Amino acid sequence: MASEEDDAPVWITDNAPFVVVTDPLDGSRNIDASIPTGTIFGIYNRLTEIDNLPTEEKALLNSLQSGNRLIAAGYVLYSSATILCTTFGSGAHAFTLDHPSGDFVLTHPDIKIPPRGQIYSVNDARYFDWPEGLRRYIDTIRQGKGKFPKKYSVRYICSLVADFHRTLMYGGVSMNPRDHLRLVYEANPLSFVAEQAGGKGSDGKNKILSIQPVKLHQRLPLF
Ligand SMILES: O=P(O)(O)OC[C@H]1O[C@](O)(COP(=O)(O)O)[C@@H](O)[C@@H]1O
Repeated sequence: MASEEDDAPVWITDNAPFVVVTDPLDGSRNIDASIPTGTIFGIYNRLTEIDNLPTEEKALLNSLQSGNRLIAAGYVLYSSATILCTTFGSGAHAFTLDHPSGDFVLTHPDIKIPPRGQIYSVNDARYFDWPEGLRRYIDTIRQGKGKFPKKYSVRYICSLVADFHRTLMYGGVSMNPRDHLRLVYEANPLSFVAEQAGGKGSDGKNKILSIQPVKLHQRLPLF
């Protein structure tokens, strides 16, 4: 298991079938203001072909699998409702916590991102750090001068799971164009969910799920 909060992965036990990568509490800087936070996770099969390597080495290599090999991924959003959204590779499905029973009830089966949204989500304060093409794109959609003739609105909570979940529900585009979010713990699991809901995950140039991680805490732009 590898956690965004730890420097190195932990080898829990031999012969367990799965590898878990997780950002246990994203958006934690928002907690004192009661802004939504989330947990992100991805699950891989253990690479049995490297079982004979030293523990540290096999723990690392198991955690550095590319997103294409994810067998499951998802997130939990802690907000006005507690939502667990998952994919096992056949659609994305969300469950809502029913507090009295403690059950997660299937409330959003087979989520499909609306093909057209009217929202873009980005930290606008960094506008002048963006590449020229991105500035032009955002300027175009917020003036309603793109293919879609309506003006886009901006929504940015600065809590990745919340911004992602809103994009899944309402459509549009959510992004962090700076090298900030983690490939292993954030970009890969969320891209797997996005793709299963009919969306895409990109670093601006490459498909996220095709990128081979080289470092556990590798950061990159995420669209
Ligand atoms: O400052 P920026 O570029 O808007 O980044 C905000 C993003 O960083 C995060 O806070 C994660 O950053 P940390 O992993 O450092 O907590 C996300 O929840 C949020 O989407």
